Amino acid sequence: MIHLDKVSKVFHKKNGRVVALKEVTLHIEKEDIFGIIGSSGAGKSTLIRTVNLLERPTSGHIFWDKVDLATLGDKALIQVRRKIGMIFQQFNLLSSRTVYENIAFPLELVGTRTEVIRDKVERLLVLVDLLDKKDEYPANLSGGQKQRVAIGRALASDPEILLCDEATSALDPHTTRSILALLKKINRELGITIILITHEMEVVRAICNRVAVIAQGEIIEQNDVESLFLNPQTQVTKDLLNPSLRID
Ligand SMILES: Nc1ncnc2c1ncn2[C@@H]1O[C@H](COP(=O)(O)OP(=O)(O)OP(=O)(O)O)[C@@H](O)[C@H]1O
Repeated sequence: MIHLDKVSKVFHKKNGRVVALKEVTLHIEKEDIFGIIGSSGAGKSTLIRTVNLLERPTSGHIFWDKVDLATLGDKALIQVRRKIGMIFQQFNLLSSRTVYENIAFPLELVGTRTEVIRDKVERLLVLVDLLDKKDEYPANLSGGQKQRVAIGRALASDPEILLCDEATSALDPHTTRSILALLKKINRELGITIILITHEMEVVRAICNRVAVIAQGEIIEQNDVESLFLNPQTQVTKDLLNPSLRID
């Protein structure tokens, strides 16, 4: 479905250049829950942002069902982006809008009729289990509830792919479990392909079927999740599997 072919990204800074991605090649099948794991600075955010071209690669290609996204004009790219939802660690909700209004926002932007918006938002509120909070403002919600709003808003455009940028990293373990369960339900019931980045193996173990390990901008290992856990090939992966807070 999504194929990244030798994607590289170089940032130019005043004091030099940073190679954030080095010839990353990945293949993500429809309805995968594909995890990309790595430690801080490994290139995870840059990588996930190239999938919808929020970050343009310096070289390489991103294919969606054989269409090279980098060759699309602005109009076609907007259409493609509507099919790729995204959620973030910090939720990125609109603070002056209620839960209902946040979820309705992408539909309003494209001029959807009010009755259609009402039906759809009500359905999404049920899906993300927030019907009783629909008139609350984000400031009055817990982190988990905020992420549910963000998921509802991302689903409003009927995406085929959902990108999750450290979506549970700001949440406690119990809330993390409930958000991961919701993502799994969305994948199973709506057939949405999920690409998630994380620095936590437990997140990968909980919901992913495939995983790629990134270190210093390079994919150093990729496999189905069970095989990776049973037979890690690199020291980086072993360290991610056995995190230790010991200070020598
Ligand atoms: N806009 C930018 N300009 C310059 N350098 C950047 C930019 N964005 C990222 N980088 C650099 O690219 C490298 C990869 O960063 P990236 O944010 O993709 O890593 P990450 O794995 O998501 O890290 P973290 O988990 O800490 O968010 C880092 O060295 C970072 O400093």
